[in-house]
Amino acid sequence: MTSVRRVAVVGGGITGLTAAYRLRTALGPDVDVVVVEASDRLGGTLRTVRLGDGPLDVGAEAFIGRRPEIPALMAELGIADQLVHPAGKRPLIYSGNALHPLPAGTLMGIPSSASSVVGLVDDATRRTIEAEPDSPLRWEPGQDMSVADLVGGRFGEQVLHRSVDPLLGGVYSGLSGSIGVRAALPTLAAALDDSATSLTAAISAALPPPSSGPVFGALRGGYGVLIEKLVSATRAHTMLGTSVTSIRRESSGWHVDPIGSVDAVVLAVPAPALARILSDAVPAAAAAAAEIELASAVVVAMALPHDVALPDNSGVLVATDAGLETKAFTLSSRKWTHLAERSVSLVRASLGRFGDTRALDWTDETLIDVARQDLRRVSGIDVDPSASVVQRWRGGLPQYAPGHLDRVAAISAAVADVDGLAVAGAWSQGVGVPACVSSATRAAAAVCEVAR
Ligand SMILES: Cc1c2[nH]c(c1CCC(=O)O)Cc1[nH]c(c(CCC(=O)O)c1C)Cc1[nH]c(c(CCC(=O)O)c1C)Cc1[nH]c(c(C)c1CCC(=O)O)C2
Repeated sequence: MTSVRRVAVVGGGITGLTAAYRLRTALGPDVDVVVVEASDRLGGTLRTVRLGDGPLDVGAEAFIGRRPEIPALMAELGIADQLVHPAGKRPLIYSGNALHPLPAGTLMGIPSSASSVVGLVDDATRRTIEAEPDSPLRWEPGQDMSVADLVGGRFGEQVLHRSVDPLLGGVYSGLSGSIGVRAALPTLAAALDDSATSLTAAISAALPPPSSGPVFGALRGGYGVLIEKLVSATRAHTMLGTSVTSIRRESSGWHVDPIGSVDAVVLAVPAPALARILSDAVPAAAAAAAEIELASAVVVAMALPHDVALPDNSGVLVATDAGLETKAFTLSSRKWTHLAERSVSLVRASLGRFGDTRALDWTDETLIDVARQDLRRVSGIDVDPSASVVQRWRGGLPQYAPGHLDRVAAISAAVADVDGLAVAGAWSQGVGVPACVSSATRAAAAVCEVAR
């Protein structure tokens, strides 16, 4: 490719918008950068609405603070002053009709000793965990299995329902049965490969040093500020409500159906869409992408009276055997100091885990009612929100299931040798916003490599 005139980015979420911005920066002002988005808005799973007297994120609301990508991108775009950090409060787990501190000394809720989960699980489970090092562990180096298959038999179902599932719900909207050890817990897979003699020993070896717990960052005005800045800095030609159905090679570049000829294309779409678009052009990548499944969720954001006596914690993760529809509450006004200053108390209830999409079909009225009743169950607080916003996320989060890394490797390998095509998204390097930005940066660089 000698002179690049037109490039397409398919998908207008944070991945696609970052890729478009990188392409603009690398290729200069004269190239036509086209962003094609199937829905009627940009931002994907980032969305900031007004609730009460100011902005609130109703999609992703934070990023892991120790990752550099988002602060670096904010600085590049001149919005470094938007960076905020949480108040440092701890989350809770709701289980057995009571609130418990989130267990310490666990890896994604998997305890390294029974003492971590005392109070959360019964005595029989405690004894099961204590006896675990005595039963031989069989693990072939390189193998993979679901977190439930590894942990359920050795530590018991209560550990899954009350500790592991709540945390996997709070990262992937997933469950221990839908998430694989190797992709989600790489340090645990490494300890097992390294012939740990028990799960207890493997978890102890895999735990991060205690001080490195995740500190989150966010934007004072919400992720919408980042999306707007990316859009204005990129000056792309944006096509909303347009579903790309396929791409096909042309003598130079690609034909992207339905937008026409381009010199290069970045596909920044969820895995099922990637599978459809690549089914003719790169069938091996399409086949691997088709195996990646998604979880759906609904966020009900509520404005409550300012003086409501919420627990003094960042949020509440709900055990899967607790009998609630809500999987997590984010007590936004407690979690973030910049939101504590508002005239209302902001709470987000999140419903829906992998395999359970019922909440998507409920009316707003029902969802708000369920969120309110569940909040009463966990906190005793029963108030009518003065305002609320319901956001449905159909297929919002990819499941890093057993074998996920092999599927990602297969997609990457199949696309690597194809000129002028790159892929990126939450399925590839991690579900967090920093990982999406990183995958977008890589994809844009891969396409520019060819453009030079
Ligand atoms: C994509 C993502 C999420 N959460 C996270 C990511 C990024 C992962 C990455 O970059 O690799 C990060 C996260 N979230 C949580 C943890 C574990 C924290 C710990 O061990 O202390 C981690 C590392 C728990 C949580 N995660 C959440 C809570 C509850 C609110 C709070 O206390 O902050 C907790 C304790 C909230 C959360 N957060 C998420 C969901 C789906 C939910 C459920 C509720 C909702 O949809 O809003 C998504």
